[in-house]
Amino acid sequence: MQHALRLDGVVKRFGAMTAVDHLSFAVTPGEVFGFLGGNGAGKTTSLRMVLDIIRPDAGNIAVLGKPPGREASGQLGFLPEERGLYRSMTALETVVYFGRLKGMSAADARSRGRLLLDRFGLGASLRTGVDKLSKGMAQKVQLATAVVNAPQLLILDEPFSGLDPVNQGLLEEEILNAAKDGAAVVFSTHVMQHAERLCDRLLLLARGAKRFEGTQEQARATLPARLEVVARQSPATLDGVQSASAGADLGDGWTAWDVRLSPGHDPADLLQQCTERGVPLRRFEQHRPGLHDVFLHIVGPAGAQS
Ligand SMILES: Nc1ncnc2c1ncn2[C@@H]1O[C@H](COP(=O)(O)OP(=O)(O)OP(=O)(O)O)[C@@H](O)[C@H]1O
Repeated sequence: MQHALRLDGVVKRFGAMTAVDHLSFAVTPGEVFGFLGGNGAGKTTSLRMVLDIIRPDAGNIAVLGKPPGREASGQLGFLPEERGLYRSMTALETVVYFGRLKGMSAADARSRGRLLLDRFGLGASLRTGVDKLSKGMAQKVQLATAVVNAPQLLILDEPFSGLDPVNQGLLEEEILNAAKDGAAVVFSTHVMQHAERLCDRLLLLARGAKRFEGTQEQARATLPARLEVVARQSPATLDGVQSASAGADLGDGWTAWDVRLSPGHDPADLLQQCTERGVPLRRFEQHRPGLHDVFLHIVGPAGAQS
């Protein structure tokens, strides 16, 4: 399958600073791809190269099989990190204007614009000047401009910032709808909960370099497993246990243990050992790490800050 977006060994330097460091990844149609990293990790710089706003110093970028630039722009949708609209236009005029830029007919852009603004709860504000809209409303107009052409590749830079929870939910729905319709969606964020709910695959960037790429399950598997075990004896001597620290004394000889397995060891093997050795258990519960834990494990607090 042809990739909707492909970067190969992309480098971008600003003076002595390498903002993007030999970055390679590919996104397929229908996929929601999380582009994650802390402040200053290089997310915006990477996306700007994809959009041909700036040029890489080395490496290659293919956008819908073409070099970044005008050729692919009709099938591309983009929500930039810095929001900004022409303040003298109305909400609908704005969306129509962007649709026309993408090569749509005025009639198509208008009907699609109405539909989108209606869906975003702005049906009553079609003719309101953008300068009279609240920040969040203006942001939804901008989202409509990004998807007006039903793009095959939708790129959203920090799309959730500035939106209230209801509108964050609306945006999540829009992202999933676009992917269901076959678009590849790439969104950058440093908020892991959004990534957790949306991403088929994700990439973790730190100081311009890729630190991880894969599914959420693969990301979680980079962390050693952690379990809560209620037993009468310490699980520390079982194979694969890296540490077992005693928690609450639950009476009658039972103790809650916080158990960490050595990397690569599976909780199922530990459970089997307990059964084979006749170790009585009252609870055996795996702690499912969040992407936030994964992020800190792979990137570290220092990397997150850059
Ligand atoms: N035009 C520029 N000139 C010089 N340095 C730049 C320029 N643009 C970005 N940088 C630097 O490149 C690095 C990466 O910045 P970038 O904006 O890509 O990060 P980011 O991951 O999008 O961060 P954030 O989440 O804070 O927006 C930063 O150290 C930034 O200061």
